[in-house]
Amino acid sequence: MLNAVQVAKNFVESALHHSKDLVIGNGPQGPFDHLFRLRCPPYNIGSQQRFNPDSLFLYAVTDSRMNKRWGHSIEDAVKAAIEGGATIVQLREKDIESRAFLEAAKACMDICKSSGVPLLINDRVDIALACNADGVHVGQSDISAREVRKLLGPGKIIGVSCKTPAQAEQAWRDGADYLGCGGVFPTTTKANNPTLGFEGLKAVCLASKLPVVAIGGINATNAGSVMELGLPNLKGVAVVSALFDRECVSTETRNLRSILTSVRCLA
Ligand SMILES: Cc1ncc(COP(=O)(O)OP(=O)(O)O)c(N)n1
Ligand SMILES: Cc1nc(C(=O)O)sc1CCOP(=O)(O)O
Repeated sequence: MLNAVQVAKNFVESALHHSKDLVIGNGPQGPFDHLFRLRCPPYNIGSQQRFNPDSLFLYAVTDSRMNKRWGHSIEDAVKAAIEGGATIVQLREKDIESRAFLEAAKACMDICKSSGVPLLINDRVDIALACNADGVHVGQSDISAREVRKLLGPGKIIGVSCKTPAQAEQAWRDGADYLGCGGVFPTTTKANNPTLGFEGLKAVCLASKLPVVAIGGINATNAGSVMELGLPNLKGVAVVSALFDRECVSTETRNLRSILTSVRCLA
């Protein structure tokens, strides 16, 4: 019951937020801006057009070390993930020089654009701007979503890593489009990453006014159990090693996609 009230409250608050620019009449306050605090910069204007939360269904996040291990270029890995059914891609390249990163990002943009799959860049707003990526994903110790929004403008997608309801609330206020929440399971891909488990994921999903993608240790064995939780706002899973630390990225992605699709069909 409490969960239902929380979700309903989030829904109403979101509706107010999204309708903040609908002004009827000439008064100082639009009819929807009841608290005089909604009309901050129009960060979320047009979000419906630029970002479809369903694209979070199977979120492929690259890793340069894994690609190197298997002799895959970033472009080939991204192409294979899209062939297998990834619905959004993030370039998370921690060990690459900026010039090489930008070249790879431009090539990946061409691949993603021609497939209609959004491409986001992890952390590097400069690379995102230079290759005209669809957006950026930032963590809690990176520059804030509010600052990223100022740099990217209203037309781009911004994701924020959140581990608590308070962080989820702040990301929404800062104009983010979605949350990445984890680690749902232990992971070796990101060092010293706290594991939240299903309870931590549930707390963030219930509190969030934004769509959420689960991350951390998700693979073909456990992805179904994450989506079967049926949590409000949970739109999909983000995966690194179970897609990219493998010989055949397209096969792994196809397999995971079919698992997720079968859970969705049962829901
Ligand atoms: C979808 C998604 N969720 C969470 C993260 C983690 O981002 P961050 O906290 O910035 O950590 P690093 O990726 O920089 O190690 C993510 N990248 N994507
Ligand atoms: C990049 C990242 N962020 C996390 C978070 O909890 O915010 S977990 C993680 C690594 C996910 O890799 P894998 O799918 O190989 O476990």
